[in-house]
Amino acid sequence: MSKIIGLTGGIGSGKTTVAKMFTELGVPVYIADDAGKKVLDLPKAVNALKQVFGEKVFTDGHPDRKKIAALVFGNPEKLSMLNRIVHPLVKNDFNLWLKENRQAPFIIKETAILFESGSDLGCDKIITVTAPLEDRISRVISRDQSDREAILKRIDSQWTDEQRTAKSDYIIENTNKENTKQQVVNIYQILKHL
Ligand SMILES: CC(C)(COP(=O)(O)OP(=O)(O)OC[C@H]1O[C@@H](n2cnc3c(N)ncnc32)[C@H](O)[C@@H]1O)[C@@H](O)C(=O)NCCC(=O)NCCS
Ligand SMILES: Nc1ncnc2c1ncn2[C@@H]1O[C@H](COP(=O)(O)OP(=O)(O)OP(=O)(O)O)[C@@H](O)[C@H]1O
Repeated sequence: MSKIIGLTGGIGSGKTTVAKMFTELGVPVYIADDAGKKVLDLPKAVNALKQVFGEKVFTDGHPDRKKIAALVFGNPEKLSMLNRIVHPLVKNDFNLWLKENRQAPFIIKETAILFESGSDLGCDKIITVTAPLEDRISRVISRDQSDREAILKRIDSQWTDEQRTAKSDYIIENTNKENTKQQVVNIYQILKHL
């Protein structure tokens, strides 16, 4: 079985950027955000979303991520209701993906909420990506055209960098991309010999 390396970091820290660097090195990478989007359209998710939140989170019969985000971020109770619908489906999707990649010596599982969701327990090693808070906010604003308030609400629903780094095996400081790439290569060399 492949070793599972968790890759985490708060919103906008650069997890996906780091994940792509691992992909370039030939490592299979699972992006939980992508899986979260995929499973949202499964009948199981659609039915549960209708039951829990009602038609107001749908547009043209499909779950509307903007509407869901506006409802759950800033409301811990609603966020946990959403998590209870989506996380088991993502877990299932990940297990199937893992089987398909079992020949790899190690794989990367990228998720912002590795610790919050308890997925850290299934990992052999954990990498946290950090970046200064203001850099994270401005990077997400330019990537998603979202506003500061909405980003801060997501940040408030996640662990802090201090909490994440205290429980991680490796820390990547994502300031400039060239330097980040070097840190990725260094960690890759260590992971190859686990
Ligand atoms: C609320 C939803 C519809 C918003 O969709 P949207 O396209 O705007 O965001 P996207 O999924 O691309 O996530 C962007 C970032 O938001 C943050 N975020 C997303 N979900 C969560 C969550 N449950 N808790 C805390 N932060 C979260 C992360 O930093 C993530 O990288 C979507 O994030 C969702 O369904 N979330 C619940 C499932 C989940 O936890 N997915 C993430 C990993 S499984
Ligand atoms: N070192 C860097 N310098 C400048 N821009 C960067 C750097 N790293 C990442 N970015 C940019 O910042 C934005 C956020 O990065 P990325 O999408 O990798 O973060 P993330 O942690 O995966 O975010 P999310 O939690 O929202 O999924 C992207 O547009 C990315 O291109």
